[in-house]
Amino acid sequence: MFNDTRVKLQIWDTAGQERFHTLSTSYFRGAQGFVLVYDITNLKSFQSITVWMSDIYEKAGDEVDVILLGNKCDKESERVVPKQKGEKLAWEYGMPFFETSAKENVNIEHAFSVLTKEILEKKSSVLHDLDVVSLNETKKRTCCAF
Ligand SMILES: Nc1nc2c(ncn2[C@@H]2O[C@H](COP(=O)(O)OP(=O)(O)OP(=O)(O)O)[C@@H](O)[C@H]2O)c(=O)[nH]1
Repeated sequence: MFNDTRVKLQIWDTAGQERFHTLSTSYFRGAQGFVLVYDITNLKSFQSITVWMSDIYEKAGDEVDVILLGNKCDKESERVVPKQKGEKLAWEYGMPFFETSAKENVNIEHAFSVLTKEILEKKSSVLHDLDVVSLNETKKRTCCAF
């Protein structure tokens, strides 16, 4: 529930396809938000985030909401990506960032709440813009009738 609005999330997992970088465009088309996840114990997964960001911008547009997660934060002794690196990258793209642990349920719910909130806020501002457009259109039609 967000401000008395019941929200149903439909979440698509890439289920391994991302390894071959052959994600179908249907993953991008129509999506309102993206959760980009790297593994803090795997440098390559962190390095590929920028590639995924260009893909998202290219295929889904730059208006969609994206959050960045550094997962497996329970494996501190195996960490190779410092938290500050994740924070810096997220800051550069202007997106929220959290370190998470799916295993120990750290920050997972919070991360999805933040993304959902951003999507809802964007939606309401788009609806507001549509109102403005429809008012202008009415004006135009009145004008053309004369
Ligand atoms: N320690 C730890 N292990 C995790 C965590 N999240 C996932 N794993 C483990 O990492 C491995 C890969 O997890 P998956 O959820 O299959 O990762 P994935 O990238 O979604 O894999 P695909 O669906 O095949 O793309 C599994 O062995 C998980 O148990 C975490 O937060 N901490």
